[in-house]
Amino acid sequence: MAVEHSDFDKLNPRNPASPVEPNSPVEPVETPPVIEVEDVGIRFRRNRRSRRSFKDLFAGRNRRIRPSEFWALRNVTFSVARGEAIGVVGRNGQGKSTLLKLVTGVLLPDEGSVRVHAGVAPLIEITGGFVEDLTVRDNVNLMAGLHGMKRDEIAARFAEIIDFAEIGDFLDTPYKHLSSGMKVRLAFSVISRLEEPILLVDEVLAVGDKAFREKCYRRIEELLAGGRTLFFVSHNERDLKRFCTRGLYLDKGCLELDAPIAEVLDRYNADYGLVTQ
Ligand SMILES: Nc1ncnc2c1ncn2[C@@H]1O[C@H](COP(=O)(O)OP(=O)(O)OP(=O)(O)O)[C@@H](O)[C@H]1O
Repeated sequence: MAVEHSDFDKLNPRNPASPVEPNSPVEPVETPPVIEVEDVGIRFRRNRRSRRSFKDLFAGRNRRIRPSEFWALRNVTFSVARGEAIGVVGRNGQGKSTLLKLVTGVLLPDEGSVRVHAGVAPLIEITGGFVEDLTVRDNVNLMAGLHGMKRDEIAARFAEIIDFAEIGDFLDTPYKHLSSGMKVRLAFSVISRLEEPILLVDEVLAVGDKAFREKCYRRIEELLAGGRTLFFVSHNERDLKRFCTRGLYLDKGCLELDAPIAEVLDRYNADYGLVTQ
């Protein structure tokens, strides 16, 4: 069957409805990466009182590390395609949260580069981005506005955000007076309503109660079905397997393994046996 050239542009070789012969070889579709992390390194000071000098700032990658500093991540390279769901695993203090903060742009690497080609909705710290003295109402408006939602869009979604968080009685309460579980409800509710294509979820959901956590997880599944890209940090094997297809295993600041999630969990279990069932 002859196909007009213009029609070829619309054909998706993965779509069974496309007029491709059943046994014809199908070229895999290469989608451009949405996140590119290249040879990234970031170092921190163990002792906050030791100061960084101007010389340190401009010394670049050949500078020797000071005795008070350590590499929280080093030589980390990977890229992520749109729509991938990635679980980040590793023991405490191995650089998982730091990696998420690099992707959000909250932290900048000392070496290498992090390129993110789409907006990020981060759920990485309970209080991240919320202002302690502002009310729940004002915080919702502020957070949604900061992520580019227009005033009428916020107004249209406001009730939905508050209903999901189940904190309708606390609209005029200062954020600092919410319980930690309520803060997580509010944060997840706002962040998961943003249109940003990349969603980052650190372990904060563990603070919520079981019923709310399940509600959040169903929402994450909806977002994944809609094509969002997910980074999910967890110590829970069942949750990692539920959402993620690919895993990144961080150990001692290095990317030890980048593989399908089942393989990553097997390796982590074999090394430490610490992931909960
Ligand atoms: N701003 C900072 N200043 C100094 N050290 C830091 C800073 N942020 C993180 N670190 C250190 O970097 C290392 C990695 O921390 P990170 O929070 O990324 O670990 P993690 O793998 O997320 O751990 P956990 O599972 O406990 O949440 C730790 O040793 C931590 O103390």
